[in-house]
Amino acid sequence: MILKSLSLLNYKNFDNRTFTFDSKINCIVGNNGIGKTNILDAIYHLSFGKSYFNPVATQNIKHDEAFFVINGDYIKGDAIEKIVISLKRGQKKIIKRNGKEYDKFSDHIGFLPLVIISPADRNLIIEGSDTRRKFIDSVISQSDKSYLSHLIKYNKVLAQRNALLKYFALNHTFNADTLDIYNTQLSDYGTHIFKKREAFLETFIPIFKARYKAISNGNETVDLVYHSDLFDNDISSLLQDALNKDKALQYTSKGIHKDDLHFNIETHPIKKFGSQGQQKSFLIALKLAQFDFLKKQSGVNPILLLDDIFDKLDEQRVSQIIKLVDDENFGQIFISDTHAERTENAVKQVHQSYEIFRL
Ligand SMILES: Nc1ncnc2c1ncn2[C@@H]1O[C@H](COP(=O)(O)OP(=O)(O)OP(=O)(O)O)[C@@H](O)[C@H]1O
Repeated sequence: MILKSLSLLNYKNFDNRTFTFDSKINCIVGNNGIGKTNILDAIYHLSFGKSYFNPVATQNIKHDEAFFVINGDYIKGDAIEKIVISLKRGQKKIIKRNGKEYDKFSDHIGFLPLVIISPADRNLIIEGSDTRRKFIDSVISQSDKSYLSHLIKYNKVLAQRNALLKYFALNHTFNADTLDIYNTQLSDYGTHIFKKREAFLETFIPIFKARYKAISNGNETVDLVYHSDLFDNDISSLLQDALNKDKALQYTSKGIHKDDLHFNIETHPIKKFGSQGQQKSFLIALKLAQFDFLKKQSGVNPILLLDDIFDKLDEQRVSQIIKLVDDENFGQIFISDTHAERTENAVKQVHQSYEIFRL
């Protein structure tokens, strides 16, 4: 799958700009704040229908403008796919594929597989479990539609159950039958999600470890450990046992929305015991493993976005990463960097075609 060209209209700091890309490596270089990341974000937007960096949709419209349009022309297999995303202030976002509007955004997810590696990934290490769950969910969802639909349903029922618990507390009342309906639904959807997460991680963890080993030259041992209350008990019993607590808290304290993924280096949390370079290598390995997994599932080479990844890495690790991507296993790659020379030297080592865009 190749992104042939990208046109931006009023997207972040761009007013009207078109890029025609190389089918292998595209380097976007320029000073801080010039818009390198914004270009990668527009490409991300075309795959996921939203920005990777700014969740407030209207803030992606250029200041003082009324709308943005992102237009991407892809070659996928033998077909040409034209994806257009537009947003007008005060209206809902529209995604069109070859002129036809999607009814549901979720129908588009997974159609253009993509992996982004960016400094913002640090949130996966430093923030709470929610960020790591979203990571797992987004990887599985890109290749498994039923997972995404179960997740959407689970979250909807969870919100309803929480609202009901609040209602009980406010009105000093309780109705076990209504709560039971939600418990059954949470149990059905949640068990499905847990089993999918478990199976996914069983495949994913060895790929991740192999990727880390390659980047670090085998110098360190890392691990991902899946934590879920569902390993010890089924959701129905968990909900039953936590009933009094949930009534007091006025929200649901047990379930797959509490799962977490622990990131370890030499069996210790990488958040506390990993150097900056080790943390960065960890995140790159995680994302490259995501790439491998998606490729295996979809049979398509995902687009790889490398946003400012060379900072904080020693030369050996940079060259290991370049070697890794200099391989037929990878498809189209977009790299952003402030150092034009560093990028050019790195991509020169690669036996692939490349284009450098100087902003
Ligand atoms: N809605 C918007 N309207 C206008 N400009 C915007 C909008 N959102 C972001 N920007 C501008 O985009 C610029 C940041 O672009 P971007 O993050 O792509 O920079 P970069 O080239 O990747 O920089 P760095 O090298 O520092 O990472 C900033 O100048 C910011 O003000």
